[in-house]
Amino acid sequence: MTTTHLIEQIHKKQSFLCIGLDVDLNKIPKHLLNEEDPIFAFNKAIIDATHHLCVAYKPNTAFYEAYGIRGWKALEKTINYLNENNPEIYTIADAKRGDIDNTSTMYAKAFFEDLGFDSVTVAPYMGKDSVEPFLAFEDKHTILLALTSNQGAFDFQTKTVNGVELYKQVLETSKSWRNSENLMYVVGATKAEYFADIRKIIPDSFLLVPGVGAQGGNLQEVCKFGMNDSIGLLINSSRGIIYASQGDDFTQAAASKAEELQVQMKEELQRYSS
Ligand SMILES: O=C(O)c1cc(=O)[nH]c(=O)n1[C@@H]1O[C@H](COP(=O)(O)O)[C@@H](O)[C@H]1O
Repeated sequence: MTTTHLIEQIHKKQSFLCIGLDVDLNKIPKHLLNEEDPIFAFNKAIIDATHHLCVAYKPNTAFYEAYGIRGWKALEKTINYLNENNPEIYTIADAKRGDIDNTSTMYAKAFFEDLGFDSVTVAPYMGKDSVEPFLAFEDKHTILLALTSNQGAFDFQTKTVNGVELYKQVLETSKSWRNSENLMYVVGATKAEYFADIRKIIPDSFLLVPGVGAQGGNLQEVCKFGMNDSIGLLINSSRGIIYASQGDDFTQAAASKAEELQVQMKEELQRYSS
């Protein structure tokens, strides 16, 4: 999906919500465990109940890999279900990959060609030749980790090298990579005070912003400093939506949590368009 199409969907749905499909069999309603494929059954129910409120879904591959072959099959069924039934939805494989070039190419093929995701998250630590193989897929987006939501972000990302913070060097340097117009960046919602500086370096790029909900990030603060003329934000919540209830009402509870965020997003869109 192109960025133009994504922006159209944001305006149409008055939402820049991304729902994280981080499925943990210990947290889903017990009755689903009797299904042939409980992970897919859960995802299908969540997608059917929430797709009108969000523009993107982000399965984190860890939650599928943890269940071996049946997890990977459930991931494949989930992306196929989305692509067939909700082609207007933007899809993110949250896999945080990146390796030497020929290996990165195989990772890119796995998520873009075999599974058919619109984008994949990639770690920048191995540099240009580890990221460009993802960018070689010109009709896809590569979402580079810039400033992550966790405490460990301060271990390396905010450290200065030659007087400039490492995450700023990632942003600046990546702009010179081949097909860099297809880059998006991960910036944690818990780091709202950094968004103004980040926007000085990458004013136009889309940011994937996890960390509202369970991690305590603030949506309004992120919008204040992170929104640009094309909105430029995809704000993710996983646990806060999909585990809103573990009872029979789990789909209604998830939809109601998603709607709470969508209503706040609509207010922000109106505020910044006026
Ligand atoms: O790349 C990510 O999506 C990501 C980056 C980051 O800095 N922090 C972060 O929480 N994430 C992911 O975003 C999701 C957040 O989930 P919740 O905290 O449950 O909303 C998880 O899948 C994380 O792996």
